Amino acid sequence: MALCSIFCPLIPLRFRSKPISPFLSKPLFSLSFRVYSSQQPSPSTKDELGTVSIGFLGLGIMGSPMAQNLIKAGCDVTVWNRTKSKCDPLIGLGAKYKSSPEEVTAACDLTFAMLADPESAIDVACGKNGAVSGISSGKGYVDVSTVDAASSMLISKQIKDTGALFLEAPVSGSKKPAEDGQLIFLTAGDKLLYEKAAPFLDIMGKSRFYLGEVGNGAAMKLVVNMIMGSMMASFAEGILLSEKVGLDPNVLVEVVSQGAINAPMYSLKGPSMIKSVYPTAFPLKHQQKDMRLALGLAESVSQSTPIAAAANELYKVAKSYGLSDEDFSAVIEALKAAKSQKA
Ligand SMILES: NC(=O)C1=CN([C@@H]2O[C@H](COP(=O)(O)OP(=O)(O)OC[C@H]3O[C@@H](n4cnc5c(N)ncnc54)[C@H](OP(=O)(O)O)[C@@H]3O)[C@@H](O)[C@H]2O)C=CC1
Ligand SMILES: O=CCCC(=O)O
Repeated sequence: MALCSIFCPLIPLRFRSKPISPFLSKPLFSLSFRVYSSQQPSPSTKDELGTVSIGFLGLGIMGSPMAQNLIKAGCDVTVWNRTKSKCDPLIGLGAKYKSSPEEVTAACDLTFAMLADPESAIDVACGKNGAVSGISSGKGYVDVSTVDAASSMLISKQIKDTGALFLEAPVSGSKKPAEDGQLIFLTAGDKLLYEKAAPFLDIMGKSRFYLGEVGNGAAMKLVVNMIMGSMMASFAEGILLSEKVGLDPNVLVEVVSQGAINAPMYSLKGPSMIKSVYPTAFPLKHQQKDMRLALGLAESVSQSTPIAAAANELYKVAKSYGLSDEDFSAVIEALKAAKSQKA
């Protein structure tokens, strides 16, 4: 089935409003050159969506709800995950299963990949029985993992050498936005694939940006997460300092929520951080990976990033305390440990 029968018309240089009908949506304001953004929903009917076969590789915290939303929207979804048991709930919802990335891309028109890090994204795409082995001209590969630009370019080259199209599309937004179909896609690569994938991105997300050449989406994602990681480390310091000087940290969270530095992250994570519980939405190991990759990006252009470098050290300490799989807000434990060591 040709994908082009279902893609939505995109309006260059515009931010489209949340539409009643996507074909009728009005441009709100211009964004900078080469940047596109739109909001859902897609123009396609459930029947049209089901005519494109979709592959999904990687069913972790993010991949599972993303694939689930595609299935619930009526898409024909085939899944694969290294640990097969994570496929079972999706198979229960109607997904098909293949036993390797190669088989998925061979069977599907369009394949999404949501892997942990550069190593796994490269291995699943380019390794033995990887996606590259099964993909071919007329198909598309959309990597939504958070990786560095060089890894994304490597995957892109191997995919495109087969004649298939490639799009990088890392996401902003965590577990809950993934469940709610409210992710923000930061895409770059083949514009035609961006257009073809748009109806599916719009099922999983609330907005999408097209940023041009492969590497730009990865870079944007790393800059965003570098800021987020530094914000969280600073917030952790503030919570502990407020406690140490005899303030109620819950009041601090409330004060912050009413002022100019308000961020949903603080209100969401603050109360549990004060209780020293860290239910995992974004694993700390992935936040440290993103700090590391962002610092590499900064170094590649000789940009000074001392705040991020200091925050990265805290995430490394937290990892060394066995907190890799806790939520990244557990970085506060690294500061507590430092405090108790000195005491
Ligand atoms: N959680 C979040 O809030 C967000 C995460 N991200 C990014 O999305 C990506 C996925 O994150 P998330 O879902 O949280 O991570 P998880 O750790 O929950 O899932 C990672 C996925 O990668 C797979 N994987 C890991 N290593 C390998 C390997 N060597 N070969 C094959 N598959 C492998 C895992 O398979 P298995 O099940 O077998 O372990 C799993 O499917 C990361 O790049 C992360 O930085 C982006 C936005 C938000
Ligand atoms: O990469 C993870 C991002 C988490 C978020 O945007 O809330």
